[in-house]
Amino acid sequence: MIVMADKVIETIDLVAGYGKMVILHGVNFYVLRNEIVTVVGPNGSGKSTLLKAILGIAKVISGKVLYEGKDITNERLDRISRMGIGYVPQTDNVFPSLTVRENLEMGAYTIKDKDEVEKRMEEMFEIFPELRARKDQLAANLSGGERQMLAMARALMARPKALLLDEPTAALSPKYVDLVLMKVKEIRDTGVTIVLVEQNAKKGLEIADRGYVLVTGRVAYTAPAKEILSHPEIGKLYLGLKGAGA
Ligand SMILES: Nc1ncnc2c1ncn2[C@@H]1O[C@H](COP(=O)(O)OP(=O)(O)OP(=O)(O)O)[C@@H](O)[C@H]1O
Repeated sequence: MIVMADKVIETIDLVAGYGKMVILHGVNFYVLRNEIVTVVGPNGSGKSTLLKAILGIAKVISGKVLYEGKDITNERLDRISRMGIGYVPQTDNVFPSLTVRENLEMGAYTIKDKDEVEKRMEEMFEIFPELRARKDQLAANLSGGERQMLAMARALMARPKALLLDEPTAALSPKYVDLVLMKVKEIRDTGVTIVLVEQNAKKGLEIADRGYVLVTGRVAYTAPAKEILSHPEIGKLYLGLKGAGA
């Protein structure tokens, strides 16, 4: 049997922004099932807006967002998440006044079966043993890296097919940057399709299959991640990389 690589999420000529302000100027993007696709580019180039436009948070002015071939353009966030797209925003992604356990329960609030919630929580503790050790602590008392892991675990409690991550390594110490990105790979290995927005272009692309370089709301370059990393000009021009393969 030939298994065709199918597009889980696709944007076609996507023009999107906030109110009258246009941020994305015709973005064509896709992620195949079980890929990690990393979106990089300078500050303000529209990386977060691309995620938000997919999720119905930023306004799509023209063009389309497809999920498993269905048109979800400007659909409501809660509907989109029920369809199977999980999202971890850059900030405010956990409830600080709730414990780790309670945060995870919140991620599965649509599941009424308590045993099922426990089962999923156990799966999360297997991927994130760091959280098991802190399950009764308040999220407010976690380190930045642990908080990002909790945010990812919370999103995964809903068993999304695709997970959109907005700069999960921002403001983390180097040790946690590597750990969080390793977890992203592990999550993909459980069968989840990943779209990763990363400031840390080199590390973000190193775990990716393909990458997109967004510049002023347009796709400046897209290629297998390895090619972007070794491109003689792209890295230097847009990503703060020192030279080919740096
Ligand atoms: N809610 C909003 N309302 C109005 N403008 C916004 C909003 N969110 C972002 N913008 C603007 O959209 C542009 C693109 O922002 P976006 O966050 O998508 O970029 P980014 O590539 O993710 O950048 P960064 O790496 O700095 O997060 C910026 O000029 C920003 O000021």
